[in-house]
Amino acid sequence: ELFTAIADVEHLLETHKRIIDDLDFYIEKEEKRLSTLKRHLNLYRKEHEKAMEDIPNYLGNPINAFTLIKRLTTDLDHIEDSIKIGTEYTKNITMNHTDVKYPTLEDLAGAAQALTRLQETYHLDVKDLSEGKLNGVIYSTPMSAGDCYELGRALYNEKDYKNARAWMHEALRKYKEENTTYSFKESDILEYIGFSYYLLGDTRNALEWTHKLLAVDPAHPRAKGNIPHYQKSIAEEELRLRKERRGETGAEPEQEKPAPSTEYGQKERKAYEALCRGEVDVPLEISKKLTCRYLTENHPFLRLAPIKMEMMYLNPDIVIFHDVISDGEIETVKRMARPRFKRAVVHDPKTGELVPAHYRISKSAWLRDGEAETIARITRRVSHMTGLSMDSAEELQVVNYGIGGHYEPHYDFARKRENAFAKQGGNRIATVLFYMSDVAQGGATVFTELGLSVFPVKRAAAFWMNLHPSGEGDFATRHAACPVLQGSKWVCNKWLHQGGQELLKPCNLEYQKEGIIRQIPRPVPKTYR
Ligand SMILES: O=C(O)CCC(=O)C(=O)O
Ligand SMILES: [Fe+2]
Repeated sequence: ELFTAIADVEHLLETHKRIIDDLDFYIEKEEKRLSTLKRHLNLYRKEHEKAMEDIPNYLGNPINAFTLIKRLTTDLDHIEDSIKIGTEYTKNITMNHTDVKYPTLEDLAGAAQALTRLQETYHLDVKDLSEGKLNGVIYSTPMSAGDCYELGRALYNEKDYKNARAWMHEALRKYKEENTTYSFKESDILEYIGFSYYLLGDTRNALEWTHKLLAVDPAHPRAKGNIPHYQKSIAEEELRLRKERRGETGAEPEQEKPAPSTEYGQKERKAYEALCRGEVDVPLEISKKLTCRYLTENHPFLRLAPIKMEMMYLNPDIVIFHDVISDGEIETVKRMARPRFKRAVVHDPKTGELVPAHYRISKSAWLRDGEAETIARITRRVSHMTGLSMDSAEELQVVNYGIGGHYEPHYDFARKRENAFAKQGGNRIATVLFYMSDVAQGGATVFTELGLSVFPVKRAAAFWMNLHPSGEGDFATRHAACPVLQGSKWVCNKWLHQGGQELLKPCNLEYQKEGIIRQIPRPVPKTYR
């Protein structure tokens, strides 16, 4: 009955004003929401156009691959949330289509780890990378504060606090430069930085960054609680140091160091990375003896179609055969392998379950000779090239390396006697590795004991013997596949076993290997004709 007195109606103006304020507030929020959605839409559109211009080149770039996964995981969640709080009309729109594939948070973590692997192996600068530059050259779309933040978060969740911190610093720098609304705040970045310092054992910096966090968000609940804790542990540390200086304590340093990996392991890592960067030259006394020539001998067929052979190393001999797989064959092999691809897995010694192998990031499939004439033809060619029997050879293994894909140093032969002879045909006597793609940057096959990098050349194949004539494994053949920095790396390989080689390559008691192509004395100093 408000209308009965003007005085009461006056109260309605208050209500009226409230509605104006509410609506104004609501519209402002909606506009902000829509402008964020529009910004996402524009970015998705722009990146999609860029990708469609040259798909392999776009996806062959790990930063583009990472941000694509990010747009389809965490960004999409934010978009969906934003739509959910919209009107009834928009509520019916879903981003969850069942007929397309979505990456998972595991993919995001994998892409993040791949980026740091590349960063560490190739000595890439975080700031350069985030600016989309590689060695000073434009490489990809610059990363946004949100990209860097999500990358940092993914690394933090994987307990890689050092790299998480580096990317959060980048996120902070960009956050301050950009004028964008994100689902996270400056204080979130500061908290990640502070806590990463703490987890890395640098309490002083943890404290300093927590103070910065409090300056931005004085009511931050965790920051307030952490400060006295940090102060206490700094004071304790100081006391301990002072006592130590006065010689009062013979106590062990309290902080446990990470288990030191073996000296060999560290040295090998260094060699591996330098080789991946292409910084190591083969010693002059070997390189001066290396030749290129035509191989015509191993099989009568080669008289008609000689194979171009390039020696890469002597004793152990490592050779490259050029143009030994055609573009058509490559396409057939890829087409057959694709639907069967499986990720490389290992048995987790703790749980016994099959888990993805961290040392080998790739997908592979096996193709049998009987499946297609192309596969049988490739096997025959391997026999012509090597002069070896295919009787006990394994099926053709096809491998594709994904974002930052790699295979850490290993031997192709089995070291345990029971494993070497478990398989029919004995140990893996030789490896033939076909390169089915060029790789724009990275992705070399490197021999860590020899100091040799072989950069993939499409249609070529690398060949080496894994065993000494005595049948013992040759430890000099240790090798690895470097992370792919740009592009997609496709290889296929044939592993030849001892069985069937008895007359072609008789074993003897010698440890020293003879020339790889047994029938031919080497080296024949003849270059390409
Ligand atoms: O992909 C490469 O370059 C090497 C692969 C390799 O060593 C293997 O599959 O055993
Ligand atoms: Fe290998």
